[in-house]
Amino acid sequence: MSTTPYSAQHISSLKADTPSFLALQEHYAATKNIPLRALFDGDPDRFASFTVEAAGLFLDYAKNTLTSETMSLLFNLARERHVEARREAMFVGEKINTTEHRAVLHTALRTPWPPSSAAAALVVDGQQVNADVHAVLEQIATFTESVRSEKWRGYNGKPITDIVNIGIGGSDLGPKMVCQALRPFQHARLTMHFVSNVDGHDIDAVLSKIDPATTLFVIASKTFTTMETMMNAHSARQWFLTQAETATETDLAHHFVAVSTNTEGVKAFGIDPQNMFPFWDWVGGRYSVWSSIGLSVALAIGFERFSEFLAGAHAMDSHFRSAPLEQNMPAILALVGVWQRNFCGSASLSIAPYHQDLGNFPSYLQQLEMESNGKRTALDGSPVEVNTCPVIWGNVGTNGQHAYFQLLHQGTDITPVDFIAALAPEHRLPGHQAALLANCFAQSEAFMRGKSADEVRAEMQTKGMPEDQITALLPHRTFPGNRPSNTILMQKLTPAALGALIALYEHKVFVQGVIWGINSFDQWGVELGKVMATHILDELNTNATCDSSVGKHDSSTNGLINRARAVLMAAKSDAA
Ligand SMILES: O=P(O)(O)OC[C@H]1O[C@H](O)[C@H](O)[C@@H](O)[C@@H]1O
Repeated sequence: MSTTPYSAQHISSLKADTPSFLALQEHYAATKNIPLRALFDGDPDRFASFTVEAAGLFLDYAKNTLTSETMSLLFNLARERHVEARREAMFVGEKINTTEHRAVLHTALRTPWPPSSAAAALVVDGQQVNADVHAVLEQIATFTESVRSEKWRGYNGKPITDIVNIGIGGSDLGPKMVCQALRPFQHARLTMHFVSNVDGHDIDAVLSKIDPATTLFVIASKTFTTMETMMNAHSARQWFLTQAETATETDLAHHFVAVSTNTEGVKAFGIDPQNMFPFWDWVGGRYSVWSSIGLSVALAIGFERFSEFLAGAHAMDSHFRSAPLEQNMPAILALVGVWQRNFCGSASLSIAPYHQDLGNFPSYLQQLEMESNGKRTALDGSPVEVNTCPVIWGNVGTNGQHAYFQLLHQGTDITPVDFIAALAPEHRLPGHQAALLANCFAQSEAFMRGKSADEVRAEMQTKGMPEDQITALLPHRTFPGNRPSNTILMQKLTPAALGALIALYEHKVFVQGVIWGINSFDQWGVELGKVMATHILDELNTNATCDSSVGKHDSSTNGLINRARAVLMAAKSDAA
């Protein structure tokens, strides 16, 4: 086992008394009153100094309250936390996910085949990683091509028209977000549906609009044990057998395929392993859209486009792995985030894609960032001593402007924003794109500049407003400004650009996890509620009298269970 300073067992939390942290704190205290406007006024080259380009993406981080000294102190911090060594440890397949004893190799899912040299080929625990990845990609290519070309047909000979991806968490958010984002590239005959929630209303809404004879269900679950997915998959199976005229159990093979690491589970469900697309335990759920979990994406956009998506991510991987920190886009995005979170005190980060097709990107990032870095224990088991992941939230622009941007402009918290936009649209409607981009750029400028009391007063005076009204309205119409943002631009939202964008955030999350000293690749925090739900489910389903069967909870949980059980039991006896 490695005993280098970056081996996980020796990694404690980032501490507030380390020299680089103290230097940044002092720097913050000395510079916090310098307005962003002044930083721009004092440096005509600010845009050139605080922008970086990589893998077809352009990042402008000039509208953050930072200077080149801030960045240099942040790079010191990154080096003190061994970001470069840890980065290499991830790429070469060291078991950096120490609590689950696993390597973290989503980057291998997008490595071009064949590897550039024998030395570049990855072997982990005896597994030829690149060769296995390639074999599954071939399987995906063959299958998706046969569905798209109508070779693969339903049990009574009709071509597939609807794909229903049943999965949750990483087995849903990735494929759903990517299919929506790449909507213009989608096969005209295929309609994509996503079912995730254990709430029956979710699957009910989808089943009510599809024909079993022309539907393909993709059951996507890394573990093939997740309660929501298993329940939805069984309901879909039952629905198929009752709704598809003349269909028998053997016909299920035309309509159900599985994506999983659990062959036994897939077999037990009744899916032939021939119709299973495997992946491996070194792919984390929230990093899995590049694996066979992306099957729905490949069905929608075709294997060639799916390969472009992988290639875009690989371009970002190559940049991240080799560029010095000072020119490294994911490292910079991460460090700006650390500055906002740990020094400027921001508790949340708002994601504002100015692209309708990126509507699911904020929810995708919620899992990627918050499930990865929402942790309070360092790799060595000690408590984390600084704040970790901020709350991630957001919605598409311009819609957000007419809802919560009020708070972003004038609320009591300062919330940084990541603006994301494509310069050229896929549509040909005149006027819309310029209007969209104008709003995007105006918002970041408004956050940065604000509007001073003097400017507001002068404007109202020009309009001839009486002095007493001006005095009354002045504080309400003043904008403090000094509100930070990043802007990420791409030429067009192509498969490659989207691949690079997702990989950018994956590596940002990685760098932040390394700096904070946490394991970004486990998720123990989701276990407790899951286990408790299985106990309560048993209690809701029993006939025993309320008080005796559900007496082990607090009075609130007990009361809620009793109220629900009365309704569930009544519904059961009505149905009997
Ligand atoms: O793919 P599955 O095994 O069904 O897991 C689905 C999801 O459920 C879990 O609760 C994890 O928190 C997620 O990281 C995972 O993506």
